[in-house]
Amino acid sequence: MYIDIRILDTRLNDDLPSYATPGSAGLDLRASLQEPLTLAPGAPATLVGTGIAIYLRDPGYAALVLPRSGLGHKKGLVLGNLVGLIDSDYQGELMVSAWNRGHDTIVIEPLERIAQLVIVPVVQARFNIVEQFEASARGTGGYGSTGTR
Ligand SMILES: O=c1ccn([C@H]2C[C@H](O)[C@@H](COP(=O)(O)OP(=O)(O)OP(=O)(O)O)O2)c(=O)[nH]1
Ligand SMILES: [Mg+2]
Repeated sequence: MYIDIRILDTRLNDDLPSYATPGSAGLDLRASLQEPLTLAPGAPATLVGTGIAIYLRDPGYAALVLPRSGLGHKKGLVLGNLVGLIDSDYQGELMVSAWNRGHDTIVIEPLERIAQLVIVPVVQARFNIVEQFEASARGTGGYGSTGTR
């Protein structure tokens, strides 16, 4: 599929988000910074621009901003909102809430790939109000009701 994109940071003209391998699900997002950004451990998250804006247009799609597993697992660079949800009608700059959940200072360099964007299909539901649900195998069981083995 094709998505409209605006390049807000001209340094990204030849460096648009791309799939690293044919099977990649995520498009890496770069930090549109003018200078390195230092994130102290446990400090409140900092909003970092990505230098691009996308317009999905079709309400049957959304995009998710997710941590990169290497940075998240090894350095503790994750997202202040845990997961970012990009609505199909959002036209502003894609932002990354950068949060250092680790114990060491993290320095994000300009144009470093800090997070990834995954385009996903979405179903917009409507509600059908009922008094009782038709019985299901699970019923109201949850929170470990099926055991662990
Ligand atoms: O990590 C993120 C999360 C959100 N957004 C943008 C796109 C999204 O469509 C918009 C609104 O996000 P969301 O609906 O999650 O936030 P909200 O707090 O509900 O704001 P709003 O009232 O604007 O919907 O902010 C980002 O750029 N990055
Ligand atoms: Mg919202």
